[in-house]
Amino acid sequence: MGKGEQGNFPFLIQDYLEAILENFHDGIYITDNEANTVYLNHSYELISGLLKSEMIGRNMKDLVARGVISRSGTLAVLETRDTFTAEQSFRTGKRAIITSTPIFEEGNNSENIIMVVTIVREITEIYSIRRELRRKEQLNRTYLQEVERIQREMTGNTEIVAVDKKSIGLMRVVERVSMVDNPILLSGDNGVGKEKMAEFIHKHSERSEFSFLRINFSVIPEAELMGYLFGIYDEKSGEYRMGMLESAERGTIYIEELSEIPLKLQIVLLELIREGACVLGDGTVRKLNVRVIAGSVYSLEELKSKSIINREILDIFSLFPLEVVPLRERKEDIVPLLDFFLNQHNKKTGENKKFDRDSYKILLDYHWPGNVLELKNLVQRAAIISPEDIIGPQDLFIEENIEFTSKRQEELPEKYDLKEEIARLEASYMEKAFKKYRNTRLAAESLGMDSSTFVRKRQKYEKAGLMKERGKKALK
Ligand SMILES: Nc1ncnc2c1ncn2[C@@H]1O[C@H](COP(=O)(O)OP(=O)(O)OP(=O)(O)O)[C@@H](O)[C@H]1O
Repeated sequence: MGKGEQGNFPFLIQDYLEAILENFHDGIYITDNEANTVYLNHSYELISGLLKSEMIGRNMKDLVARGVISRSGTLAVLETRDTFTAEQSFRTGKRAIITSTPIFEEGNNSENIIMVVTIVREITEIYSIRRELRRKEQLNRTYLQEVERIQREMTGNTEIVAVDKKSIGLMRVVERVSMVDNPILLSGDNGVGKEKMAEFIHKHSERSEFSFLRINFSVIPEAELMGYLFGIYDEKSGEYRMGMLESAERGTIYIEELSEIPLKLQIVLLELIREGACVLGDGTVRKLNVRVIAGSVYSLEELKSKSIINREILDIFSLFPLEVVPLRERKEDIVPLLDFFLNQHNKKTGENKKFDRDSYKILLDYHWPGNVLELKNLVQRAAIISPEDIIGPQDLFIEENIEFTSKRQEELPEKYDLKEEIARLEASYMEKAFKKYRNTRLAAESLGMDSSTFVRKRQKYEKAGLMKERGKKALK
């Protein structure tokens, strides 16, 4: 619109052009045909963090060389003489789509560029929406997996066996603490059932519809810890990997061993439990609604005396410290647990295996250093190995265990070759497995070994006199 076409307006638009540009929501950046900055508006200042006063007159080549601007649309236009569009990020952390356009000298078919105008449209918000969308998609996937897990569990038996007086007493307390939302410490030896209790508490709490997730700090490398817990955004792939704590939102996290929480995370955990929020390294605050249950092989008193865990954390856990006692101290659980795991096996395989009287007796007398976990493994192994429906002492492989573990408990002799004892035990398991299956692959499989390891070890044990020589034929 030329000056003459102004119509009835009482002013000339051209006189107010700068005010109009200043009020544009998009950033505007104009250079002359040699890339010297001649104008930038207020929006550009806000998006880029660069001030008009320091930019006017400065040359784009110089700005790029000094790293003030990462990528110049202006220079691209001056080189190609064509419009240029690209995504750009600024030191303010904002992102934008920039479109640089050459303006040619007035007059027919002029090829002289007189200026380059760059329009900067901020997309930080779109970017964060895109990020949020990815996060939500990931969350959905996690929920789906959790639903599948629950469905899987519902088809198997996930209940807890508690027949001994000590177990019943513990279960009474556990049922009550399920209803409150406090942090809980479960102490007890390896394999006693701490995690099982934690899961029970979760399933019987108001959080049961959400996830129950376990964290084992000893297996997460320190450098990956924050990303693992709070999520990580991979700039390169544009993928967002959700943090474990986000995945447990509204659910429960179970810390497998409280004494293994790295020092630098203890304050974060404290904030999480106390405030339901954590301040991350970059200053951002994450609100998180999770219940924390922790397991430990140490009692609360032992943890306190060790001084490796922040005292305030221990004070919080000291409201509900629960002890899961070793299996040998709740003998009346042993037979029900044996039956429970054997039933699970029978349901799965359609078999009808049963322990005979002698087996029950041996297993009742055994002192179960590996607790319920050891019992569960033993049942599974015996059920697979026994050729008949009745499982007898010969299928238990426990004499060696008793011999081995009772030796362990005695005063150690001056010279005690632990390696040899372990080799002897392994050789005897392998021998029995082979006797049953008469097939290296099946025997190896039943012991959780691969065939080549089985063969290699058998040759070694035969040489060492720990296994009977079978000759080459049998080794096939
Ligand atoms: N009372 C129980 N009834 C049924 N199954 C149980 C019971 N206690 C433990 N189990 C089962 O025994 C196995 C070991 O239990 P769990 O993993 O809970 O022990 P843990 O004390 O957490 O062990 P760790 O300290 O080694 O992590 C699991 O498969 C669990 O499901």
